[in-house]
Amino acid sequence: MPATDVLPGKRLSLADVEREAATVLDPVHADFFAGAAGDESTARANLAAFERIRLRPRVLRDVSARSLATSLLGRPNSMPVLLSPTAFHRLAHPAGEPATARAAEAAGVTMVVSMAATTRLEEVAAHTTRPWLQLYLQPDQDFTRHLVRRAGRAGYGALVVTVDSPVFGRRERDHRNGFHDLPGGLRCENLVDDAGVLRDIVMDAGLTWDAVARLRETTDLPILLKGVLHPDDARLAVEHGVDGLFVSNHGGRQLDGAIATADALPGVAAVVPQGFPLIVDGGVRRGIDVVRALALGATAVGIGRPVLWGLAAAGQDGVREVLELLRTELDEAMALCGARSPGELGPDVLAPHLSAPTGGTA
Ligand SMILES: Cc1cc2nc3c(=O)[nH]c(=O)nc-3n(C[C@H](O)[C@H](O)[C@H](O)COP(=O)(O)O)c2cc1C
Ligand SMILES: CCCCCCC(=O)C(=O)O
Repeated sequence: MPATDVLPGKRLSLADVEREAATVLDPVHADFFAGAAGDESTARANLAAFERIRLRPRVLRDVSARSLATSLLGRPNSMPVLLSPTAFHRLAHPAGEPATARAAEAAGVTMVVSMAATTRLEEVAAHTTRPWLQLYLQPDQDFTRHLVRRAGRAGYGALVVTVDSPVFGRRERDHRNGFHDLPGGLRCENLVDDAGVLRDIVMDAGLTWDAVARLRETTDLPILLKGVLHPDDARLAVEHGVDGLFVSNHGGRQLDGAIATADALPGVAAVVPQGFPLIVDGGVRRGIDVVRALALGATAVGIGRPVLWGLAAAGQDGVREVLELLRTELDEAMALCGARSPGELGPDVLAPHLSAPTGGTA
């Protein structure tokens, strides 16, 4: 057996970090992070769908020199993994979003900052060179425009518009726990308007593609839509000049019963142009999940809950640890599949019945 640096008690996987986080988090907050909508069947399906995909590795391909480096919207990233937006990082750790941003920066990956961050977006951007900002488009279009302007001024590289939330998912754990408000001192800092008034984030059930068209006219920043699962919506997004998509079901927190993201990905990949940025999130927990996602047509994956586990367990170092665990696993998995770079992973490494995109209703 090769020598390892594995020490007793050392965290070896994201599951270990999850267990560690559970020992330090307030159980109500742990439920908010872990929870999903309804019976939480989609959250489970995300994990199961990745696990179901069998790989068919290639051999004797000289994989002695490997690189995980990739590019997202023209910016180099050290690996095809990014931090999906998650709310309330100061609930996981007092150092909050700035700690997450520093870990993302040290790891060389993009952080998508949630509109519901507990730190002002300008302060988060001071800690990372690759921030993107997630937005829920607000019925008050002036306020959305105000946030977009702030993002541009603060150096954000893209806007990630979440479109899977015409209403807020019903998360029963939070209802049972009576978790409706942030504890003292914490608030959604980006929702404080110029007059110093704290607004609510409104889930706007009235949104249509017109809102995407309007946003497109408002800003030169790249726009990605987050929460697209249907190939027809992917086609519409491309027609509306969108620059990329997150194939996402919000970690199962919105529509319980929604298709698992690994199952939705091939259908979306089949209808977007070659090279169109396609990020998949939901249930990515292992380096082999990244391999599976890339082989199914993703450009990169996003991780949500694992970042919060890392943050809760050990602040900035914990987030870094999550990213480095994934990096190590991905590097090994790529080598074992016979690939030297993310670009070499294609349908070829999937077991035959999964290699052809199904195309959904396309
Ligand atoms: C606690 C929590 C908060 C989240 N907050 C946001 C958010 O503010 N905006 C958003 O678009 N998605 C949000 N998401 C969804 C994530 O961006 C992502 O889609 C999901 O977590 C991916 O699944 P995973 O947790 O299995 O990796 C949140 C998810 C969790 C678990
Ligand atoms: C009213 C606060 C909205 C926070 C949204 C966070 C989120 O998307 C989640 O899944 O939770």
